[in-house]
Amino acid sequence: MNARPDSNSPAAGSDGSGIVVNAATVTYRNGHTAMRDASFDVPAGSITALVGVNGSGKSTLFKAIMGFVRLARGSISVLGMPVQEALRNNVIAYVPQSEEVDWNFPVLVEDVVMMGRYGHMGFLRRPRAADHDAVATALARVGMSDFRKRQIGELSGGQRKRVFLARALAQNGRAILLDEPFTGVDVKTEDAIITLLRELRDEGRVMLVSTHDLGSVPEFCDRTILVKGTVLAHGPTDEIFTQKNLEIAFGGALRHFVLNGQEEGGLRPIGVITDDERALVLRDGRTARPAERAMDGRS
Ligand SMILES: Nc1ncnc2c1ncn2[C@@H]1O[C@H](COP(=O)(O)OP(=O)(O)OP(=O)(O)O)[C@@H](O)[C@H]1O
Repeated sequence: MNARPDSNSPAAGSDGSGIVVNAATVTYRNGHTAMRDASFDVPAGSITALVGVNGSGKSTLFKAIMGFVRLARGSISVLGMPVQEALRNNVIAYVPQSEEVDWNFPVLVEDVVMMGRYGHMGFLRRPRAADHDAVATALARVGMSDFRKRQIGELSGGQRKRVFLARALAQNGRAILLDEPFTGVDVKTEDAIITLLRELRDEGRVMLVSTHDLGSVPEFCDRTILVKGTVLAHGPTDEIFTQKNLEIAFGGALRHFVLNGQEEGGLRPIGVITDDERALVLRDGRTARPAERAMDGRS
Protein backbone atom coordinates (compact mmCIF):
# COMPACT_ATOMS: atom_id res chain seq x y z
CA MET A 1 0.00 0.00 0.00
CA ASN A 2 1.35 3.46 -0.86
CA ALA A 3 1.62 6.23 1.66
CA ARG A 4 -0.94 9.00 1.30
CA PRO A 5 0.76 11.61 -0.91
CA ASP A 6 1.24 15.22 0.04
CA SER A 7 -1.53 16.97 -1.89
CA ASN A 8 0.75 19.94 -2.64
CA SER A 9 3.41 17.86 -4.30
CA PRO A 10 3.22 16.83 -7.95
CA ALA A 11 5.35 13.75 -7.27
CA ALA A 12 4.65 10.43 -8.98
CA GLY A 13 3.49 7.23 -7.32
CA SER A 14 6.10 5.77 -5.00
CA ASP A 15 7.29 3.54 -7.85
CA GLY A 16 7.45 6.50 -10.29
CA SER A 17 4.30 5.38 -12.05
CA GLY A 18 1.71 7.71 -13.51
CA ILE A 19 -1.33 5.90 -14.91
CA VAL A 20 -1.23 2.11 -15.21
CA VAL A 21 -4.09 0.28 -16.94
CA ASN A 22 -3.91 -3.48 -16.76
CA ALA A 23 -6.17 -5.74 -18.89
CA ALA A 24 -9.13 -3.39 -18.39
CA THR A 25 -12.51 -4.29 -19.87
CA VAL A 26 -15.52 -1.94 -19.76
CA THR A 27 -19.00 -3.21 -20.58
CA TYR A 28 -21.84 -0.69 -20.55
CA ARG A 29 -25.22 -1.50 -19.03
CA ASN A 30 -26.69 -2.24 -22.46
CA GLY A 31 -24.16 -5.08 -22.79
CA HIS A 32 -21.84 -3.26 -25.22
CA THR A 33 -18.16 -3.86 -24.48
CA ALA A 34 -16.53 -0.57 -25.47
CA MET A 35 -13.02 -1.47 -24.26
CA ARG A 36 -11.62 -4.97 -24.05
CA ASP A 37 -8.46 -6.11 -22.31
CA ALA A 38 -6.75 -2.70 -22.54
CA SER A 39 -3.26 -2.38 -21.10
CA PHE A 40 -0.85 0.53 -21.09
CA ASP A 41 1.22 2.59 -18.75
CA VAL A 42 1.94 6.28 -18.80
CA PRO A 43 4.90 7.43 -16.73
CA ALA A 44 4.71 10.51 -14.53
CA GLY A 45 6.33 13.57 -16.08
CA SER A 46 5.01 12.81 -19.55
CA ILE A 47 2.35 13.86 -22.05
CA THR A 48 0.58 10.99 -23.77
CA ALA A 49 -1.83 11.17 -26.69
CA LEU A 50 -4.88 8.94 -26.82
CA VAL A 51 -5.70 8.50 -30.49
CA GLY A 52 -8.41 6.60 -32.34
CA VAL A 53 -11.48 6.96 -34.54
CA ASN A 54 -14.86 8.13 -33.23
CA GLY A 55 -16.30 5.41 -31.04
CA SER A 56 -12.95 3.65 -30.52
CA GLY A 57 -13.24 4.00 -26.73
CA LYS A 58 -11.19 7.07 -25.78
CA SER A 59 -13.92 8.61 -23.60
CA THR A 60 -14.67 5.18 -22.14
CA LEU A 61 -11.04 4.94 -21.01
CA PHE A 62 -11.26 8.42 -19.50
CA LYS A 63 -14.45 7.48 -17.67
CA ALA A 64 -12.78 4.36 -16.33
CA ILE A 65 -9.74 6.32 -15.11
CA MET A 66 -12.10 8.80 -13.42
CA GLY A 67 -14.12 6.04 -11.79
CA PHE A 68 -17.34 6.93 -13.66
CA VAL A 69 -17.67 3.42 -15.08
CA ARG A 70 -16.77 0.16 -13.40
CA LEU A 71 -14.34 -2.29 -14.88
CA ALA A 72 -15.77 -5.70 -15.72
CA ARG A 73 -12.20 -7.02 -15.52
CA GLY A 74 -8.71 -5.66 -14.98
CA SER A 75 -7.36 -2.81 -12.89
CA ILE A 76 -6.31 0.83 -13.09
CA SER A 77 -3.97 2.71 -10.81
CA VAL A 78 -3.13 6.39 -10.77
CA LEU A 79 0.12 7.50 -9.12
CA GLY A 80 0.34 4.09 -7.52
CA MET A 81 -3.20 4.25 -6.04
CA PRO A 82 -6.36 2.43 -7.11
CA VAL A 83 -8.76 4.86 -8.82
CA GLN A 84 -11.09 5.37 -5.83
CA GLU A 85 -8.18 6.21 -3.56
CA ALA A 86 -6.70 8.57 -6.18
CA LEU A 87 -10.07 10.33 -6.41
CA ARG A 88 -10.28 10.66 -2.63
CA ASN A 89 -6.80 12.18 -2.69
CA ASN A 90 -7.92 14.63 -5.36
CA VAL A 91 -5.09 13.82 -7.75
CA ILE A 92 -7.15 13.26 -10.94
CA ALA A 93 -8.23 16.41 -12.81
CA TYR A 94 -10.35 16.48 -15.94
CA VAL A 95 -10.61 19.07 -18.72
CA PRO A 96 -13.86 18.23 -20.53
CA GLN A 97 -14.86 18.43 -24.17
CA SER A 98 -16.79 21.62 -24.88
CA GLU A 99 -19.94 19.65 -25.72
CA GLU A 100 -20.07 18.26 -22.20
CA VAL A 101 -20.50 21.69 -20.59
CA ASP A 102 -23.75 23.65 -20.31
CA TRP A 103 -22.50 27.07 -21.39
CA ASN A 104 -25.86 28.71 -20.55
CA PHE A 105 -25.41 27.90 -16.86
CA PRO A 106 -24.91 31.28 -15.15
CA VAL A 107 -21.54 30.98 -13.48
CA LEU A 108 -18.51 33.26 -13.37
CA VAL A 109 -15.08 32.23 -14.62
CA GLU A 110 -13.60 32.47 -11.11
CA ASP A 111 -16.38 30.24 -9.74
CA VAL A 112 -15.60 27.54 -12.32
CA VAL A 113 -11.94 27.64 -11.33
CA MET A 114 -12.90 27.58 -7.62
CA MET A 115 -14.68 24.25 -8.28
CA GLY A 116 -11.19 22.80 -8.62
CA ARG A 117 -10.68 23.63 -4.93
CA TYR A 118 -13.80 21.81 -3.65
CA GLY A 119 -11.87 18.64 -2.86
CA HIS A 120 -9.48 20.71 -0.73
CA MET A 121 -12.26 22.40 1.27
CA GLY A 122 -14.30 21.29 4.24
CA PHE A 123 -17.90 20.08 4.22
CA LEU A 124 -19.36 23.60 3.87
CA ARG A 125 -17.13 24.43 0.92
CA ARG A 126 -16.21 27.82 2.31
CA PRO A 127 -13.14 29.09 0.40
CA ARG A 128 -10.18 30.22 2.47
CA ALA A 129 -7.34 32.56 1.52
CA ALA A 130 -5.31 29.62 0.14
CA ASP A 131 -8.22 28.69 -2.15
CA HIS A 132 -8.57 32.26 -3.47
CA ASP A 133 -4.80 32.38 -4.01
CA ALA A 134 -4.85 29.08 -5.92
CA VAL A 135 -7.65 30.39 -8.17
CA ALA A 136 -5.81 33.67 -8.86
CA THR A 137 -2.55 31.82 -9.60
CA ALA A 138 -4.27 29.35 -11.92
CA LEU A 139 -6.07 32.09 -13.84
CA ALA A 140 -2.83 34.04 -14.22
CA ARG A 141 -1.06 30.94 -15.46
CA VAL A 142 -3.52 30.48 -18.34
CA GLY A 143 -3.65 34.24 -19.05
CA MET A 144 -7.30 34.63 -18.01
CA SER A 145 -7.06 36.90 -14.94
CA ASP A 146 -8.84 39.77 -16.69
CA PHE A 147 -11.83 37.55 -17.40
CA ARG A 148 -12.44 36.30 -13.88
CA LYS A 149 -15.74 38.18 -13.45
CA ARG A 150 -17.11 37.16 -16.86
CA GLN A 151 -19.93 34.68 -17.30
CA ILE A 152 -18.47 31.47 -18.68
CA GLY A 153 -20.96 31.53 -21.58
CA GLU A 154 -19.55 34.89 -22.72
CA LEU A 155 -16.13 33.46 -23.60
CA SER A 156 -14.68 32.20 -26.88
CA GLY A 157 -13.95 28.49 -27.38
CA GLY A 158 -10.22 28.93 -26.66
CA GLN A 159 -10.89 31.03 -23.55
CA ARG A 160 -13.29 28.39 -22.23
CA LYS A 161 -10.63 25.69 -22.64
CA ARG A 162 -8.16 27.82 -20.71
CA VAL A 163 -10.65 28.30 -17.87
CA PHE A 164 -11.10 24.54 -17.50
CA LEU A 165 -7.34 24.10 -17.59
CA ALA A 166 -7.17 26.67 -14.79
CA ARG A 167 -9.69 24.59 -12.83
CA ALA A 168 -7.38 21.57 -13.16
CA LEU A 169 -4.43 23.72 -12.01
CA ALA A 170 -6.36 25.12 -9.03
CA GLN A 171 -7.15 21.54 -8.06
CA ASN A 172 -3.43 20.80 -8.28
CA GLY A 173 -4.35 17.68 -10.24
CA ARG A 174 -1.29 15.51 -10.71
CA ALA A 175 -2.89 13.28 -13.34
CA ILE A 176 -4.67 15.52 -15.83
CA LEU A 177 -7.00 14.09 -18.47
CA LEU A 178 -7.75 16.42 -21.38
CA ASP A 179 -10.56 15.57 -23.78
CA GLU A 180 -10.04 17.21 -27.18
CA PRO A 181 -8.25 20.31 -25.84
CA PHE A 182 -7.68 21.80 -29.31
CA THR A 183 -11.13 21.55 -30.85
CA GLY A 184 -12.38 25.01 -31.75
CA VAL A 185 -9.09 26.60 -30.69
CA ASP A 186 -6.93 28.84 -32.89
CA VAL A 187 -3.23 28.13 -33.48
CA LYS A 188 -2.06 30.80 -31.02
CA THR A 189 -4.17 29.40 -28.18
CA GLU A 190 -3.13 25.86 -29.14
CA ASP A 191 0.51 26.91 -28.82
CA ALA A 192 -0.21 28.52 -25.43
CA ILE A 193 -1.90 25.32 -24.21
CA ILE A 194 1.00 23.18 -25.47
CA THR A 195 3.52 25.43 -23.67
CA LEU A 196 1.53 25.08 -20.45
CA LEU A 197 1.27 21.29 -20.81
CA ARG A 198 5.04 21.09 -21.25
CA GLU A 199 5.54 23.09 -18.05
CA LEU A 200 3.15 20.79 -16.20
CA ARG A 201 5.05 17.78 -17.54
CA ASP A 202 8.31 19.26 -16.28
CA GLU A 203 6.69 19.57 -12.85
CA GLY A 204 6.29 15.79 -12.87
CA ARG A 205 2.57 15.63 -13.64
CA VAL A 206 1.11 13.07 -16.00
CA MET A 207 -1.16 14.15 -18.85
CA LEU A 208 -3.36 12.03 -21.05
CA VAL A 209 -4.72 13.93 -24.05
CA SER A 210 -7.49 12.60 -26.27
CA THR A 211 -7.12 14.23 -29.67
CA HIS A 212 -8.03 14.05 -33.34
CA ASP A 213 -5.38 16.67 -34.07
CA LEU A 214 -2.87 14.20 -35.50
CA GLY A 215 -0.46 16.87 -36.70
CA SER A 216 0.25 18.14 -33.21
CA VAL A 217 0.80 14.74 -31.58
CA PRO A 218 4.49 14.28 -32.58
CA GLU A 219 5.09 17.91 -31.65
CA PHE A 220 4.17 17.71 -27.98
CA CYS A 221 3.22 14.17 -26.96
CA ASP A 222 6.10 12.05 -25.67
CA ARG A 223 4.01 8.93 -25.93
CA THR A 224 1.02 7.69 -27.89
CA ILE A 225 -1.70 5.13 -27.23
CA LEU A 226 -3.64 3.92 -30.28
CA VAL A 227 -7.09 2.57 -29.46
CA LYS A 228 -9.78 0.71 -31.36
CA GLY A 229 -12.00 -1.13 -28.88
CA THR A 230 -8.75 -2.17 -27.19
CA VAL A 231 -5.21 -0.77 -27.02
CA LEU A 232 -3.59 -1.52 -30.38
CA ALA A 233 -0.19 -0.06 -29.54
CA HIS A 234 1.41 2.19 -26.95
CA GLY A 235 4.86 3.62 -26.36
CA PRO A 236 7.10 6.51 -27.43
CA THR A 237 5.42 8.58 -30.16
CA ASP A 238 8.36 8.14 -32.55
CA GLU A 239 7.85 4.38 -32.47
CA ILE A 240 4.07 4.26 -32.41
CA PHE A 241 3.04 7.09 -34.70
CA THR A 242 3.85 5.40 -37.98
CA GLN A 243 1.79 5.32 -41.13
CA LYS A 244 1.31 1.56 -40.79
CA ASN A 245 -0.02 1.81 -37.23
CA LEU A 246 -2.24 4.78 -38.05
CA GLU A 247 -3.75 2.90 -40.96
CA ILE A 248 -4.53 -0.02 -38.65
CA ALA A 249 -6.06 2.33 -36.05
CA PHE A 250 -8.06 4.41 -38.50
CA GLY A 251 -8.80 2.02 -41.35
CA GLY A 252 -10.58 3.97 -44.07
CA ALA A 253 -11.41 6.87 -41.77
CA LEU A 254 -8.24 8.82 -42.59
CA ARG A 255 -7.59 11.08 -45.52
CA HIS A 256 -4.18 10.26 -46.87
CA PHE A 257 -2.35 12.17 -49.58
CA VAL A 258 1.04 11.34 -51.06
CA LEU A 259 3.12 14.21 -52.39
CA ASN A 260 6.53 14.06 -54.02
CA GLY A 261 9.34 15.78 -52.14
CA GLN A 262 12.64 16.79 -53.69
CA GLU A 263 15.70 16.33 -51.54
CA GLU A 264 19.31 15.25 -51.75
CA GLY A 265 19.47 11.76 -53.20
CA GLY A 266 16.33 12.13 -55.30
CA LEU A 267 12.58 12.15 -54.84
CA ARG A 268 11.07 10.75 -51.67
CA PRO A 269 7.36 10.61 -51.14
CA ILE A 270 5.79 12.73 -48.42
CA GLY A 271 2.61 11.39 -46.86
CA VAL A 272 0.02 13.70 -45.38
CA ILE A 273 -2.51 12.06 -43.09
CA THR A 274 -5.51 13.78 -41.58
CA ASP A 275 -8.40 12.86 -39.34
CA ASP A 276 -9.93 16.22 -40.34
CA GLU A 277 -8.02 18.44 -37.96
CA ARG A 278 -4.36 19.45 -38.36
CA ALA A 279 -2.62 17.07 -40.75
CA LEU A 280 0.27 14.77 -39.87
CA VAL A 281 3.23 14.86 -42.26
CA LEU A 282 5.14 11.63 -42.81
CA ARG A 283 8.25 10.81 -44.78
CA ASP A 284 8.91 7.19 -45.66
CA GLY A 285 5.93 6.27 -43.49
CA ARG A 286 7.38 7.84 -40.33
CA THR A 287 6.78 11.07 -38.48
CA ALA A 288 8.47 14.01 -40.21
CA ARG A 289 11.24 16.01 -38.55
CA PRO A 290 10.30 19.49 -37.24
CA ALA A 291 11.69 21.26 -40.34
CA GLU A 292 9.49 19.08 -42.51
CA ARG A 293 6.49 19.86 -40.36
CA ALA A 294 6.89 23.49 -41.41
CA MET A 295 5.08 22.32 -44.55
CA ASP A 296 2.07 22.08 -42.30
CA GLY A 297 2.30 25.83 -41.69
CA ARG A 298 4.29 25.58 -38.47
CA SER A 299 7.87 25.06 -37.45
N1 LIG B 1 -23.20 4.95 -21.95
C1 LIG B 1 -22.99 4.11 -22.96
N2 LIG B 1 -23.75 2.99 -23.10
C2 LIG B 1 -23.53 2.14 -24.11
N3 LIG B 1 -22.60 2.29 -25.05
C3 LIG B 1 -21.82 3.39 -24.99
C4 LIG B 1 -21.98 4.36 -23.95
N4 LIG B 1 -21.07 5.35 -24.15
C5 LIG B 1 -20.37 5.02 -25.25
N5 LIG B 1 -20.83 3.85 -25.77
C6 LIG B 1 -20.31 3.14 -26.95
O1 LIG B 1 -18.98 2.72 -26.67
C7 LIG B 1 -18.14 2.90 -27.81
C8 LIG B 1 -16.97 3.79 -27.44
O2 LIG B 1 -17.46 5.10 -27.20
P1 LIG B 1 -16.53 6.27 -26.69
O3 LIG B 1 -17.42 7.44 -26.36
O4 LIG B 1 -15.64 5.77 -25.63
O5 LIG B 1 -15.67 6.59 -28.01
P2 LIG B 1 -14.63 7.78 -28.34
O6 LIG B 1 -13.40 7.11 -28.86
O7 LIG B 1 -14.48 8.67 -27.17
O8 LIG B 1 -15.36 8.53 -29.52
P3 LIG B 1 -15.27 10.08 -30.02
O9 LIG B 1 -13.99 10.23 -30.74
O10 LIG B 1 -16.45 10.14 -30.95
O11 LIG B 1 -15.44 10.97 -28.81
C9 LIG B 1 -19.03 3.45 -28.91
O12 LIG B 1 -19.44 2.36 -29.72
C10 LIG B 1 -20.20 4.05 -28.17
O13 LIG B 1 -21.38 3.98 -28.96
